Amino acid sequence: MEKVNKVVLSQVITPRDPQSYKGNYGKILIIAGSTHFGGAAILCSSAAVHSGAGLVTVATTPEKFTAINVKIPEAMTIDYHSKKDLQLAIQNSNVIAIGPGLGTSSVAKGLVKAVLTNTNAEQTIILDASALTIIAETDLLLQSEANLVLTPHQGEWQRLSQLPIAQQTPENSQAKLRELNPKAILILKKHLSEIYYQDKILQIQAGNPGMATGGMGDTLTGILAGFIGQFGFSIKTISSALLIHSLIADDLNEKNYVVLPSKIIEKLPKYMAKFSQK
Ligand SMILES: NC(=O)C1=CN([C@@H]2O[C@H](COP(=O)(O)OP(=O)(O)OC[C@H]3O[C@@H](n4cnc5c(N)ncnc54)[C@H](O)[C@@H]3O)[C@@H](O)[C@H]2O)[C@@H](O)CC1
Ligand SMILES: Nc1ncnc2c1ncn2[C@@H]1O[C@H](COP(=O)(O)OP(=O)(O)O)[C@@H](O)[C@H]1O
Ligand SMILES: [Mg+2]
Repeated sequence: MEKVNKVVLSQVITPRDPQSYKGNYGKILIIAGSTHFGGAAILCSSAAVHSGAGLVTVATTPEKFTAINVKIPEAMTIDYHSKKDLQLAIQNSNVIAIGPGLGTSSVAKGLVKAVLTNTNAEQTIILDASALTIIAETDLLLQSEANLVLTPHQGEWQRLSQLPIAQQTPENSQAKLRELNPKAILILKKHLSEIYYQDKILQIQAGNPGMATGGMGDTLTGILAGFIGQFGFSIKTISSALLIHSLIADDLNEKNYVVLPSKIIEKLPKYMAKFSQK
């Protein structure tokens, strides 16, 4: 298992071209939130905006529009019940993150299917939370022309892989990923999270139990979307997103018993500036 260390951050987070504009830094679609889980959509989209995404659109239920507009005025909103709006938003995005707080309603199932089937090889889909549960519990196949990134915690990975947590060894998880979709990237979230891709396994050398707070994974998904949108789809980009999430958390944990996802989000722009200068 290779260890991911800080060197990767300055390789990925490079200074911006003076001539660049928002169109160079990714069009991100976040399909998230439902009546009881508005916070997940807010944390995910706020993390994408703070990690430098050029344009962020949140597809959600209209009852959450006001909350999202107030908390993250940089983000746009569309109604995920509108097939036409959703189709257009999927076509116009480089990165689509789906699942945080989405729930497992029939509407949510239709959204996961629409994303998997209406994307192409130039796009990346990040499947998190409810999207993973939906795939585990329905006959939807984990297949798409787009790049796929899966971000389960161990409970979600158990549902998807049928591997009980005690049997989630690197060898078993790797074998299950090959069965599910050998081209997908698996981020197995835990203490010292692991990244599985092709025949390699990487391990993040940061993170702490202060991170065991609701919304921490929703935040990671937003950072992943923002990073892939602006730095491109690569294993280094993905490793950097995971590492910066946990490094900021470790810094906060020195003086804070509990690490709040919103505090990590706040610190992203400063941390990115720090690593882009090294
Ligand atoms: N503020 C919000 O709106 C929040 C919304 N959330 C959403 O709530 C929905 C349900 O997600 P949850 O993950 O809470 O619930 P899930 O039911 O999907 O997963 C929790 C289950 O997995 C088991 N488990 C095993 N290992 C685990 C691990 N390492 N971490 C977490 N659970 C583990 C637990 O014992 C439990 O049975 C998702 O859509 C999620 O995005 C959560 O992210 C919490 C915050
Ligand atoms: N004990 C721990 N050590 C390190 N990281 C942790 C620990 N507990 C949680 N995390 C991290 O917090 C995040 C939790 O993700 P997840 O369970 O999906 O949160 P949520 O769905 O509530 O947003 C993951 O990135 C995980 O690695
Ligand atoms: Mg989660």
